[in-house]
Amino acid sequence: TRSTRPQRMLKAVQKNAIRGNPESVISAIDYFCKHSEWAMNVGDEKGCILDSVVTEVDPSTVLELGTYCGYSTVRIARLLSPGTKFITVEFNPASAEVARKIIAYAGLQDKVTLVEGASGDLIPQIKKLYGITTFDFIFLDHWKDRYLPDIKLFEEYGLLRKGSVLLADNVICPGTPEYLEYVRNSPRYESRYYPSHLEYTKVEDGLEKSLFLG
Ligand SMILES: Cc1ncnc2c1ncn2[C@@H]1O[C@H](/C=C/CNC(=O)c2cc(-c3ccc(F)cc3)cc(O)c2O)C[C@H]1O
Ligand SMILES: [Mg+2]
Repeated sequence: TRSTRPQRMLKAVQKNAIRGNPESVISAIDYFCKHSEWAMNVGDEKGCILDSVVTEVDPSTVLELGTYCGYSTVRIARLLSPGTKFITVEFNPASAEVARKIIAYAGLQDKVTLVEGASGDLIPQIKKLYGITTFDFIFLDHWKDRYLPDIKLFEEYGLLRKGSVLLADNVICPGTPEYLEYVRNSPRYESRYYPSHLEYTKVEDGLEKSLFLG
């Protein structure tokens, strides 16, 4: 049967990247998406903003929602200090399988715990399952209508602390209007928009960074 786009992306990584070299894995995926097939990775332009926020926060605990093929997982994991706890959540088994291989190809498998499942099921169990009390940094890049319910779960289960940083992809395209309205109007967050473009295109998009105030 025909391969899937994630499988073709993995092949491109295995063909064009250097094993154990995260930068080459990132470049190979960006090249594939620019010259072969568009895919919904955060991409190089928004990826640089992601890099700068991760570097600024220098988190000890990280959560990513929506692993997909592991592109942003590799971008984040390559910047983390040793001993950082990094959990990424993906509910599509085929995507998770490709992501595991791409993360391993980059040599970052020991820095990442990839959990297969739906974020709404996992978030209430994170403390019990992974011994994490709060997250310093959260990257939201899963179904756009899940951003708001999941941030409310973070609050309900006490997974945020004063200073926790949430970074949300696609707040313009495809758009996450309810989430934006919430973080921009809630007195518990200080939000800032980072203008950019939809990955590999000239279409407007951007990232919203929200600081939890406690
Ligand atoms: C609730 C939940 N739990 C765990 N994993 C979840 C989940 N919801 C999605 N996921 C997983 O994340 C991935 C999905 C992410 C959703 N991202 C998107 O739908 C998405 C879509 C576009 C886009 C923009 C313009 C266009 F014309 C077309 C597409 C761009 C992006 O950067 C995106 O992240 C894969 C999925 O299995
Ligand atoms: Mg995205």
